[in-house]
Amino acid sequence: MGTPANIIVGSHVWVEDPTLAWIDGEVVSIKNNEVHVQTSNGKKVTTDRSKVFPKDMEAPPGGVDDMTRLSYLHEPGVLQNLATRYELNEIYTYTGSILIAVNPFQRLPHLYDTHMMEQYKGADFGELSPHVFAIADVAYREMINEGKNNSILVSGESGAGKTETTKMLMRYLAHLGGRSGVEGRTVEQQVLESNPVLEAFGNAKTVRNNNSSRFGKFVEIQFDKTGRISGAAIRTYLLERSRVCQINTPERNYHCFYFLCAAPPEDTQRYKLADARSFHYLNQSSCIEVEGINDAEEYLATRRAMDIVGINEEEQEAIFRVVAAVLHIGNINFAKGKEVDSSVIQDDNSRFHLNTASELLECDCNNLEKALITREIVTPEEIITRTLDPESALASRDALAKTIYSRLFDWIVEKINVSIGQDPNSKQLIGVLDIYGFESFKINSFEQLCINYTNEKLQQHFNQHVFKMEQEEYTREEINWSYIEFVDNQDVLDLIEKKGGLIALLDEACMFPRSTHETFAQKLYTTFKNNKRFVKPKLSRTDFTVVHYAGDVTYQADHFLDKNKDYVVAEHQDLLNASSCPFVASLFPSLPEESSKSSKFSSIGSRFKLQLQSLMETLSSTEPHYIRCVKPNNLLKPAIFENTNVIQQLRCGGVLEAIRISCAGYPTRKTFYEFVNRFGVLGPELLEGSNDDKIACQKILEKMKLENYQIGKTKVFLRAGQMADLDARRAEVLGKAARIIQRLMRTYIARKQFVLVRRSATHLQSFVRGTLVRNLYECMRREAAAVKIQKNVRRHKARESYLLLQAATVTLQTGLRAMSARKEFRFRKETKAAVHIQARWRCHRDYSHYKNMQRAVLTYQCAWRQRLARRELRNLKMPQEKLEPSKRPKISLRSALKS
Ligand SMILES: Nc1ncnc2c1ncn2[C@@H]1O[C@H](COP(=O)(O)OP(=O)(O)OP(=O)(O)O)[C@@H](O)[C@H]1O
Repeated sequence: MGTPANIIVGSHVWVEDPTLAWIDGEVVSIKNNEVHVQTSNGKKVTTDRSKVFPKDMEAPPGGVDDMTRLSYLHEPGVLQNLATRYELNEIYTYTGSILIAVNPFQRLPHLYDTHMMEQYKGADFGELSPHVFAIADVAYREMINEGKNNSILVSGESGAGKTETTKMLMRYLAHLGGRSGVEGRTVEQQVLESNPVLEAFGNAKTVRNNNSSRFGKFVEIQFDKTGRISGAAIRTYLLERSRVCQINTPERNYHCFYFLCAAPPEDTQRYKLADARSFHYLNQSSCIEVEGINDAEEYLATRRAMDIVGINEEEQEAIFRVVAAVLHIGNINFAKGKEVDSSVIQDDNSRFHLNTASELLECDCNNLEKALITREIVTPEEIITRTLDPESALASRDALAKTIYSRLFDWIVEKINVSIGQDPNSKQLIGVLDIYGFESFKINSFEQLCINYTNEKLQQHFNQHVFKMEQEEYTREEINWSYIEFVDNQDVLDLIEKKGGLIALLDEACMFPRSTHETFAQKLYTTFKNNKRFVKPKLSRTDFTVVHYAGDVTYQADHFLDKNKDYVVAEHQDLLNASSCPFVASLFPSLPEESSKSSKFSSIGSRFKLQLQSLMETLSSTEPHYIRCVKPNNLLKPAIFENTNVIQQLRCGGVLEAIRISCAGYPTRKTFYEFVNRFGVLGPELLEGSNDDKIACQKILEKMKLENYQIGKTKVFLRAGQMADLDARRAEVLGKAARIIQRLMRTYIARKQFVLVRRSATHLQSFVRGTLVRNLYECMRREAAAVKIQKNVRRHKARESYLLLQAATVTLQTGLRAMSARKEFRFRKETKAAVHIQARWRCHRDYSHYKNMQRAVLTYQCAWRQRLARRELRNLKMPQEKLEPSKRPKISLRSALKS
């Protein structure tokens, strides 16, 4: 894809990586054609120049809505854009008009609500973010405005989200073309409700998807003149019949079997059903329950949906009776019979299931048994009955189960179609195709060949459409496009479908009784030995490889013959046609006379080829829109984007082919404004004096001496590699400018740094000096203070010792003087004291004498006076004694003394 770009040392590029598919890095050296790249994960890679792709360093961080706007339209660019957007939960991206939908594996309800539908209603394509609604809206508008039929083709591998996308499309179309406020079963409701019914009978859990559609589907939604839905038709393709009888862990059989086993007891009892694990067709796999699917609830929901699509109660009853009968048939086992190559019903249990199956199918039990263990061979002379050995009887049993189930599925589809009804007056329709994507497994069988054949057909249609769209853009822009090459896959289609092709040879082998898969394979080897799309693998006798557009697929021819034969064993046909249940009988209508009693061969391959042809005719008459669903990982988990996985799907889905077609022409297209904006630096002088971007573009391109580019009406169209060329020159100019800016910047920074350092040094010096001087001054100050203190202390000490000495001297003098004074004073004092003592003693002696004299006088006076008193008393007493005693006055000595 693309031509080797102009890569120089320092270019940012993408190189291949075994784990990440692509990794970005920087070119460190280039020698001839060898490029050495330092990758972003630290590795050094050496690769060829042609395997290196330029990386757009100016890509928006959130990616671009439309990948045709990528400056470099190549595989790694596309991958990185999708991964970046997926990380931001932007699951939709355009590549031109193709929508790429990456499965989010998580519910994003805000993306699909009514508000969102309203926003997209009538909005211009590209105005809003990419969305399935935008695609449906474009289809609807084109249909209404231009009266064209439209189709939307949804493809992708199993689990990529096709069915979910289809449902969204149908919901949006029902929203646009629905009748508001209409009660009851409207056509759009029936169309929508057909999904759960078809899913119950045609979907199953597989390794790759818990709700995998095992059939292809094309829904035609018809609209009346006013744009309202007026009818619909559903066409289904190639239901996987083998699943009814054979499944492996961790897969499941069709959902309806499990739904029915989990039905309310009254229903299960009516159909004599037990736990799903007791049925051979279900218990071959250990997976019975699926996370997120409640079988009991789904049973009721399926019944409700059946009501809405118009399957009445009686028909529902019959449908589930047939489903239950298939389960019982699967439990019929056989043992060897008495005769050679014969078989009998193995045991009572098998007989119980045989009886129950015949009861449910309302057919004769003995005839059922006979149909399983015998075959009638019609010869011109007679009808010969042949017995079957147990192994053949089992094969017969499984063939019966598969036939019943596939007829039932077809009946349901037909019933839905009849019930919804077709509008004979409708001239406008939108078809939605939900079909299996390209498959390549370890073991690929007939189904994979049919699926891949379908994809080849669709791929051709897609390529032609993309090619047409490209041409239209060139025409619109009025540019010359005559030399664009277009890769066609017609040769693969010829190999498969042409007269004498794979399908024709298979039919031939099926019709020839002695053919085996080995003879069939040998026939293929000889017929296609020179076909470059056909390869015979070494050491293989039955495998063959087809070189498909999406890669080589090796098919194992082992079961091709059996799988291609689409006939109902005559005994089975007769048995069920004779059923007393009208529903069962209607599944096996009577065959025309000549084909009865013979197992007429009809080829599934050829029938499928015709179906496809009819589908392609329908699609060719419509305006197609493409949605490519991508499964980002095989873990079915959100937020995991596996590059290699996605690249493979983009390859298979033709997205890369579409890009390749683009690259074959002019992969890079930029509006004049964008171009001038990006490459104006290549000639700034050219932009002066003119405001016309177109002229500026022309001048720039001329200056750059590019060739083969085209200037359209609004855009510049560049050939692959030219963008990288221009970018490299732009990088050179920008590099030079960057170097000048860097130089000036470095000078400025260095100068600024120097001035800063110098100023800092001065500051530091002044600070240090100041500190030193301050320290010195402090020392001096302290020294002076010390001297002063010393002086004062010394003076203080000297004074103290002087005072002490002085005091001692005075004390000594005082003492001495006192001593001499005392000596002198003592002599005088002693004389004076003797006189004094003498005086005192004499005074005392005289005073004592006086006192004694005074006391003697008093004593004498007292004694005297007492004598006088007594005498007087005696004188007084004598007159009183003459008085009466009572009148006598009391006279004491005291009073006498007183008186
Ligand atoms: N837009 C979506 N939003 C949320 N989940 C989605 C979306 N698309 C797909 N899924 C999830 O992925 C699962 C698989 O999707 P879907 O059944 O549509 O795949 P498919 O391509 O139809 O597979 P198959 O071919 O096997 O039928 C869904 O069951 C759902 O869980």
